[in-house]
Amino acid sequence: MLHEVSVCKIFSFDAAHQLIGHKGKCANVHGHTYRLEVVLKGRPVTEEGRSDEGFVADFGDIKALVKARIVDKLDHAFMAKGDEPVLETLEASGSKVAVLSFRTTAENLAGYIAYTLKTSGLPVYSVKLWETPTAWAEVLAADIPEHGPAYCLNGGCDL
Ligand SMILES: Nc1nc2c(c(=O)[nH]1)N=C([C@H](O)[C@H](O)COP(=O)(O)OP(=O)(O)OP(=O)(O)O)CN2
Ligand SMILES: [Zn+2]
Repeated sequence: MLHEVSVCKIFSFDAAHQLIGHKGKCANVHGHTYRLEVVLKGRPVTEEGRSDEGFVADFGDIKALVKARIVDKLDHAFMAKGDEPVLETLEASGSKVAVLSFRTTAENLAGYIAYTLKTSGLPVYSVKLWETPTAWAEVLAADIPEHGPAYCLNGGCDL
């Protein structure tokens, strides 16, 4: 069996953010229940008798890695670019924050997640991030520059 197969693992996390400068309601501090769809693509393992025989990647291993690298960091956090006035108060009060150094749009977050997972060794094909039940952004791993999204070059992304 030499053909490539796509597999997908779906996650959910709750997070708050604030789009400073947004013309509408997203300029306020607000939150979303994000739905994250991680798609991997590859050839299923062919060696007989292995635990992962027939798998592109074990769903359990995907879950553990995405949880450790993404979900545990962002779930119930305030996702900050770093220039939000509320950030200092949140940090001082011990509230969970994830300072990402980029504007926390669905587009940027999807790119950040795709690049983080790709550099963690997963054969990522795409990452789709639903910000609301009616709005998502998707990044194909093949479209990410070698050194990551532009905002990562400025020391952002804490990779
Ligand atoms: N291209 C983008 N546009 C917007 C983003 C984004 O990340 N990328 N983000 C926001 C806000 O953060 C927030 O998600 C509001 O989005 P919106 O779809 O307007 O939310 P609603 O609650 O109004 O959704 P409905 O399902 O239409 O009620 C804004 N834009
Ligand atoms: Zn929002």
